[in-house]
Amino acid sequence: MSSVYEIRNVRKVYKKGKRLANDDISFEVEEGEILSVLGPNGAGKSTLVKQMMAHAKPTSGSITLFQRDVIRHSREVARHVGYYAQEAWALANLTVREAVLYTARLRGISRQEAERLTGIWLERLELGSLSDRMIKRISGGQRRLAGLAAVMVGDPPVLILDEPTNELDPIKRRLVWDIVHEKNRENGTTVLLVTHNVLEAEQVVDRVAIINQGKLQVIDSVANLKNRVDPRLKVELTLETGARAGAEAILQQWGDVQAIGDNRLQMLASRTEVGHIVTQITEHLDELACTAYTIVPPSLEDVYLKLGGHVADESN
Ligand SMILES: Nc1ncnc2c1ncn2[C@@H]1O[C@H](COP(=O)(O)OP(=O)(O)OP(=O)(O)O)[C@@H](O)[C@H]1O
Repeated sequence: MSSVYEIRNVRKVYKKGKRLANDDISFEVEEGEILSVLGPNGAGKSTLVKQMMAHAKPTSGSITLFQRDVIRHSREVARHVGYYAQEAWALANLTVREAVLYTARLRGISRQEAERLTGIWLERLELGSLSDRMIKRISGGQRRLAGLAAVMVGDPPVLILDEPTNELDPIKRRLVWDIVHEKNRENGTTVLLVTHNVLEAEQVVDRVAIINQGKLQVIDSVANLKNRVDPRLKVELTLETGARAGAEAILQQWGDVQAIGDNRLQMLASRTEVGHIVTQITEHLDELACTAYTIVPPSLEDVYLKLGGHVADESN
């Protein structure tokens, strides 16, 4: 598999405040993958993607897109990469339709085709009834969807999406993930996704990079990261109020028990142990005062919390 982006020893020091936002970051984005960049607030994620878009210049190090330096070929970056930024949007004074249409034209698409594609994307993102409203006069979530329509129009081969589902309701979030997944699987679109929404991201991502305090902590496939953290399954039990201490004493006979809430306990078990533990639980439901139990595999959120999810130290 060939690389789309190559990031080499990138360091970014913001002159104002002398803040080291990225510290010697190196990795590659492979063609056709969905790579998620995770990390706490202030970790340096947006700074990194701004540099990948040539909107900010690395203090040292280099970034190439299709083997070309992004700073020297910034126009090509704008043409090949659909960038969805977190900040308020430069197209605020345009209507929703104009914003999508003009973006398509900027990508070199003919007038007639741009109009056709604009219609398709407005419908896909359920913006048809808002198409003649100015971007600055629609809701925050609607603005995000309009921004996504502009990013998607013309199917750029690379997408960089910085928190694409912020402010969206659950149904719209689902719609956005479905579109990202579809573009990746059907068109082979390469996607770099910055998000805090770890549980939702897990549905679509192939690899994960965790950044904290400007440093790349780890980059690997979701499966490898889960194995690295703790491959055991969790058996989570919900108990009647006040039953936790009694249940804990019983469960300790069969393995390690941890409290995860006032009336909730969990046991960690290997795939070979879990059958025995579940059999014991089902045979002792009344004694345990257990109202429900589930078996939960390790999640990307577990990985994130273990490997990088702590709060960035702002004192550096
Ligand atoms: N324009 C700027 N000038 C000075 N410092 C900045 C600037 N932009 C970001 N920073 C600082 O650089 C560090 C990294 O910020 P960045 O926005 O890249 O983090 P992030 O991981 O995207 O955070 P969030 O998840 O909150 O969006 C932070 O300490 C931030 O305060």
